[in-house]
Amino acid sequence: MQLLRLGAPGTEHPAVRTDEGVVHDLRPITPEVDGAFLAAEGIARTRRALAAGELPVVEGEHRVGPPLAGIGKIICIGLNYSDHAAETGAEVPREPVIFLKTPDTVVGPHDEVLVPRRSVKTDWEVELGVVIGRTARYLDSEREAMDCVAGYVLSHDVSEREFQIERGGTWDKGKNCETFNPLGPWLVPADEVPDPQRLPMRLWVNGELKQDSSTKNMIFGVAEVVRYLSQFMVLRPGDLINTGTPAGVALGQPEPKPFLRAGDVVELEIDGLGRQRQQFGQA
Ligand SMILES: NC(=O)N[C@@H](O)C(=O)O
Repeated sequence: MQLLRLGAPGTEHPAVRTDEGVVHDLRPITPEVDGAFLAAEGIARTRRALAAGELPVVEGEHRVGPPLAGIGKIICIGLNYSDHAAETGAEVPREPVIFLKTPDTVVGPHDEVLVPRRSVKTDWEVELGVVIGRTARYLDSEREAMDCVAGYVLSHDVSEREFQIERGGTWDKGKNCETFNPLGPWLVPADEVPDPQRLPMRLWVNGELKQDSSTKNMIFGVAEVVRYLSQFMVLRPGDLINTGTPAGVALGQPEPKPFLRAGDVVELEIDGLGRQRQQFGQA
C-alpha cells in the first residue's frame, strides 16, 4: 500500500494506492496525510478502512502532489556516500553532516522545477527520504530510532552549486531555491520496506543514466541518522530527512560539467518507492 495526494497544487486530497494499483479516496478517514495523521496511527486506520471497503475508488487521471502535507522541517545529510564525497573533493565525514531545506521547496514528483535566475550550476541528487511518525528526542538506540520512522519516500535534493559553494557561508543558498525538492509519488509505510539499506536508486538526465547506486552504500544508515539527529534537535511527526546522494552528480563530472538548463528532463527512481520525472524551466 502507498499513501499519496492527488489534485491541483494547494488543493490536493489524500489517497491510498493498493499493491494492485487501485487508488482509493482517503478523505473518509482523514483530511490530510500529515504528521498528525501519521502520529495518530493513520497507517493502521487506513489498512482497516481499506479492508472494510470504506474508501471509494478514485476514477480518472489526477496530478500527483507531494505525498506528505504540512512538513515541519527537512533535515538533509550531506556527503553520506563515500563515492559522492570523493567526487566533490570532500573528506569522508566522521559524523553526519547536517543541513536544512525549507518545506516550501517541496513540489510534486512530476512538477516543473525552475532553474533559478542567474544560476549556471543547477544540479541533481537522487535521495531516500525518511518520514518521521513519532516524536524523537535523545534516542538511545537504533531500534528506538526505527520505531520513529513512519515511512519512506523518493526525494530529489536539487542543488545550485555556485550558490552553495562559491557564494560564502553555509550550503543554504544553493539548497532552498523554489521547487528544489520534488517529493513522491508515494509514501510507503516503513513496515512494507523490508530493508531500507537495500534499495537500488537511479537517476537519468535527458535519458542518460547519471546515478546508479543503492542505499546499501550509505555511510550512516537510516537508524543511525535518526538516532544521531535526535541528539541535536527534536524530530516530530511530519518531519522529512533526506539521507544523502551517491556519486554521479554534475559537480563530480569532468569539465565542461553538464549542469541543468531549462528544457532538460530529469527522471529518478528508488525500487519500491516509485519514479519521478521533471522538465526543467526557467525562474
Ligand atoms: N554536495 C552536496 O551538496 N551533497 C549533498 O547534498 C549530499 O547529499 O551529499
